Amino acid sequence: MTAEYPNVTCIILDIEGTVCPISFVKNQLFPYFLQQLPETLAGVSFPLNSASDDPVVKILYGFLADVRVSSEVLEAHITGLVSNDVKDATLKSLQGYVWQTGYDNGSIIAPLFTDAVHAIKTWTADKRVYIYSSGSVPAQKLLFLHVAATNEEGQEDLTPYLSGYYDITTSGHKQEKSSYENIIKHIGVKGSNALFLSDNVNEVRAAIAAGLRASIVIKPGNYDLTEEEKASYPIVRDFDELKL
Ligand SMILES: CSCCC(=O)C(=O)COP(=O)(O)O
Ligand SMILES: [Mg+2]
Repeated sequence: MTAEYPNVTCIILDIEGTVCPISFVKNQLFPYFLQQLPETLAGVSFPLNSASDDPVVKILYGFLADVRVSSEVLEAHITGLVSNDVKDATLKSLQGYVWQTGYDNGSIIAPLFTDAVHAIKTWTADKRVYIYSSGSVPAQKLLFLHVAATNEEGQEDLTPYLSGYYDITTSGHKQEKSSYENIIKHIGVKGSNALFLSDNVNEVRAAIAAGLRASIVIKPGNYDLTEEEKASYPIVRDFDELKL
């Protein structure tokens, strides 16, 4: 099925597997976080002080009491969450905090798909583009602030093109219909005028159930879809194919 969306006024984009390769997240972002984790926890005293102003302590308080008893127990818990790609709000907040240093010192630059960068710039001439990712809103902003330039050395800032950011704390988990209802209500748009793009079929299904238009994005390195899934939903391989 090709994808034509003449009435769409806003586009809501997933990140991993949609605007950037899964390998960037799995082979760069997550390893950077795990590498910095022991040092991040080493700066914290256990038991945690609930009155602390330390930004790391404030985030760590989001974990359940039985895993924040010591640096060792907490590190093992967090490592397990990352290994299993658990979309845990406290983990996502901590990852955003740790990635900030990597983006600031140039260790991390986000390699967005060239067609995604082009599309975001083109669409925003007359439409609004939003992000909805399991990564925290601060982590999303960092990523779009530090995008690898597509036709020259260095990096560029795509945040001026984006109208808003949503994550699991603002809107709910990505496989739930209610999350998409929350987002379109917040944007102030009818579902039929909003297009959600994601590599994850369960997210696309939830968005359609909420009344949005939605397409599955197929990019190199994404997880395979079944033939039935490919036949059941609109597919986008190149953002320039989309008729908006
Ligand atoms: C700033 S996104 C970092 C990647 C991440 O943590 C993640 O969970 C990606 O999930 P998505 O919903 O974008 O597939
Ligand atoms: Mg994704």
